[in-house]
Amino acid sequence: MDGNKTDNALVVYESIYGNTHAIADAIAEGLRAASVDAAAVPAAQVTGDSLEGVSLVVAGGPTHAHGMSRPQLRESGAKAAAEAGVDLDPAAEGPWLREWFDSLGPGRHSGWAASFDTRFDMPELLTGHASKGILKKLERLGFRKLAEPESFLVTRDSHLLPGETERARAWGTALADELLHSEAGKD
Ligand SMILES: Cc1cc2nc3c(=O)[nH]c(=O)nc-3n(C[C@H](O)[C@H](O)[C@H](O)COP(=O)(O)O)c2cc1C
Repeated sequence: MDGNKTDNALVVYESIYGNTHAIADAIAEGLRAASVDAAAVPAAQVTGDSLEGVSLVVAGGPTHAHGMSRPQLRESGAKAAAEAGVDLDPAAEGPWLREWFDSLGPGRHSGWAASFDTRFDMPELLTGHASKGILKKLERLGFRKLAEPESFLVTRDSHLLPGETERARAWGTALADELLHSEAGKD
C-alpha cells in the first residue's frame, strides 16, 4: 500500500560498530518503498527544528548493559573496537541518542514514533533492549506510539544475523502502512 504523499519520516540512530546504522538505512529504504519520504540520519546531525512537521520519527540504538547506551559504555565499546582493529562507524563520534533526547526538551512534538535496537541473539531476559527506553523518551517529547519497539539481532561477535537487514526493510514498509492508517484515522 502506498503512503500519503505528504508523509515523511526521519530514522534517527546512534551506532558504534555500524550494525544499528545498517538497520536504520534499511528501515528508511522500506519506508521509501511505500512512498514515505524518509532518510536515516545520525542523532548528532538532527536538530530539534528539523523534527518540526515530521510525520514519523523512528529512533534506534545498540543495546548496552540491557538498555540505552551511556557515555562510559560507549567509551569501553569504542576502546574494545580499537583494540580489535575494528573501524568505528562515523556516527560513533556522538553526541548520541541519550544526550540528543536531553537536548530537545519535553513535550514539543506531535508526530508518530517508533523505536528499535540491535542486541545479541539470545533470550530478551538475558540481553535487555534499548528500544523500550528509546520509545519512552520519544513519548516524553510528545510523539505518539505508532508500533511496538523492535529488535534486530547480532551474533556474539557483533555481526548482524543473516536476513536482519531485509527484516528491517520490511518493518520500515509495515511502519509506512501503519502511518497511512493512523493518519487516515485521525480525521
Ligand atoms: C559496551 C557494550 C555493552 C553491550 N551490552 C549488551 C547488552 O546488554 N545486551 C545485548 O543484547 N547486547 C549488548 N551489546 C551488544 C550490542 O548491542 C551489539 O553489538 C550492537 O549491535 C552494536 O550496535 P552498533 O554496531 O550499532 O554499535 C553490548 C555491546 C557493547 C559494546
